[in-house]
Amino acid sequence: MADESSPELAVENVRTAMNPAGILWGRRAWELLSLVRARSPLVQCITNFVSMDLVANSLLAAGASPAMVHSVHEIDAFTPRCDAIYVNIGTLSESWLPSMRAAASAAVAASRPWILDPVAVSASDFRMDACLGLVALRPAVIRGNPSEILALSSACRFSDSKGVDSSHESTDAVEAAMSLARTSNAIVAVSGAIDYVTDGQRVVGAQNGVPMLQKITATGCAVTALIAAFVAVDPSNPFEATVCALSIFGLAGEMGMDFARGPASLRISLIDSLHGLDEQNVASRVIVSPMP
Ligand SMILES: Nc1ncnc2c1ncn2[C@@H]1O[C@H](COP(=O)(O)OP(=O)(O)OP(=O)(O)O)[C@@H](O)[C@H]1O
Ligand SMILES: Cc1ncsc1CCO
Ligand SMILES: [Mg+2]
Repeated sequence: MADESSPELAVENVRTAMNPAGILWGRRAWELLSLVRARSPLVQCITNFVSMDLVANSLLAAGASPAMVHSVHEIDAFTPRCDAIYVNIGTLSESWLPSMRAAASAAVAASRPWILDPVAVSASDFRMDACLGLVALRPAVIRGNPSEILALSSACRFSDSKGVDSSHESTDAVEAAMSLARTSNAIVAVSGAIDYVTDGQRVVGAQNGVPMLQKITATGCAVTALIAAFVAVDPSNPFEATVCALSIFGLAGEMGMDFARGPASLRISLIDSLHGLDEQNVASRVIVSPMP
């Protein structure tokens, strides 16, 4: 969605991308992506079956090191060695929930950030209860689509979500995200045409992205994994890391779109673009706007 065709526009983008604290988001995003590439943070992923391939390949393309380690018997030995832990309840089952809880607890005990994706949280009481239990284990970041954040925020058991896809716009969920951030003490991100990120006080909107990302299953799961990689390299600034990861993923989507004929080819060119992002594109094309 960003236009970098003229130098004047690029300068304007940098200007609008500056938040009240004076952060140049394009520069910050490049800094964090460079850190991910240099340090290759190890990210344990307990994620759904649908998303495993895209999550692992997105992390690798960004420079991180994914590990799909699920067994409850491996948590004690493995989780404390990871730089961040990603928990996604997309294909939740009774046998996986103990692993998720154990990994979240082990992460907190080892002072490692863990990140939650509450996929289809309102689909059943089982999912909602599991998710509320996980939120109580203090994730650093929660990223969901608008329907998921609305449902989780109000802990409403009968939302009108259609399942794993959202039936709301991200703007509808900003208040709910702020409320969830305050009650959970997590950074909360709502994806959509604009990805909103809040710590309960501040809200910014990450504008990069293309609508066709919604037509590829598990792009939401993949961007949450990318958030985990970014928080891993800057754990004391999860708000900034979340904004930058969403921006980088959206920008990779925009650049991938130049080579895509539909969702299937975008899935490929998205990963290629994530791998090939350079400083010039990141610094000039990332657009983040503060919410008044
Ligand atoms: N209308 C849109 N325009 C541009 N980008 C969008 C739009 N809607 C979603 N996106 C982007 O698509 C990606 C996935 O977001 P989405 O809200 O579809 O997640 P999700 O529903 O959790 O996906 P999934 O469950 O399939 O993983 C994010 O990077 C988001 O920024
Ligand atoms: C389609 C689907 N069903 C459970 S998880 C998942 C991937 C997108 O969240
Ligand atoms: Mg999702």
